[in-house]
Amino acid sequence: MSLLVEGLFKRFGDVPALEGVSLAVAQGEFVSLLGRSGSGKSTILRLVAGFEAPDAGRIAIEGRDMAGLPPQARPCAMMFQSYALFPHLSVHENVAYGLRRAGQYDAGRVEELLRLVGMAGYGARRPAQLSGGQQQRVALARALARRPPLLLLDEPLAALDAGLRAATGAELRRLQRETGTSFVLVTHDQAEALALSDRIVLLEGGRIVQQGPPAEVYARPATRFVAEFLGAANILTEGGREYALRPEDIRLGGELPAQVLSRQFRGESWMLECLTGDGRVLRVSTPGPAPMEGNAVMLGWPATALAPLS
Ligand SMILES: Nc1ncnc2c1ncn2[C@@H]1O[C@H](COP(=O)(O)OP(=O)(O)OP(=O)(O)O)[C@@H](O)[C@H]1O
Repeated sequence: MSLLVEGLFKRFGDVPALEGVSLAVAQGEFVSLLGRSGSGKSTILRLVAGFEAPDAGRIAIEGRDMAGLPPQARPCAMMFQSYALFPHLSVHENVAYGLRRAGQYDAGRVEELLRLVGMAGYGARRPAQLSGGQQQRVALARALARRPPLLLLDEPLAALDAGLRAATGAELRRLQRETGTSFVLVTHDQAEALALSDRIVLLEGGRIVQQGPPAEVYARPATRFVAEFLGAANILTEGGREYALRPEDIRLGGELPAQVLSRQFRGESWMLECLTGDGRVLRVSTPGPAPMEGNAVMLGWPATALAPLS
């Protein structure tokens, strides 16, 4: 096991940031911590990295208890949202920094890392001469330099625009596979977490509300919070129970009459808001052609599309 976290509690003054978080990350696994702002994601990373001490609980990396160990003594690296490259050092020297400090400098290793992140040939540049995405990749090379078995990434893609985010995300995933490093990535972007991770961990108010492989959690959200957070789920109440129903699981051409209230073009699909005959508003995703606002439609869904919520 690369990382084992048990019963982690942390307060900041009156604010409970973590209220009993337990989590395991296998070797070579890519896990995303997902949740709203303030749910405790970054606090978990900071405790694992050793920048703060937990009030209670245990953290072990590769089977070793981390209690009392300073950040530099822990077998993990952390990559922050602001990639914080040294502005006065070249790209090569930025990547070499940790290796030099550890007395492990090797120019060939630095060049290999720059190749790995697609930055071969940029070694002599200063950070200011790079785009945001390129700086990001240099920061990643720097974090991987000492071959940490565990890499902690706090919103590493947040500063990038949509196109670059997707491309860099795919690169992260490739790098993670190639190096066999365990990744724990913090994000509040559900699409990113679903696309990149082996497993997602959903946090709400300092507690884990659900975890599992992305497709499983998406298809079977345990709570209303998870259903709404992972996509624009409809919540239906039938026979006193609540169910989540994904917009893409509703088809046009069923038995329930409805009227289109609004439609939005999403590129690969349309999102409709429909008012049903029994007074519910349902979100419906359709590849198109989409009916016009005001049109009458018939809606339907298979019974298996209803995911019961607890
Ligand atoms: N150093 C601190 N001092 C006081 N309160 C803090 C401190 N760090 C975090 N908190 C509080 O602890 C809670 C969890 O914060 P945390 O940064 O872990 O959330 P997060 O899920 O990472 O949010 P974000 O997505 O905004 O980074 C929040 O209520 C936050 O205000």
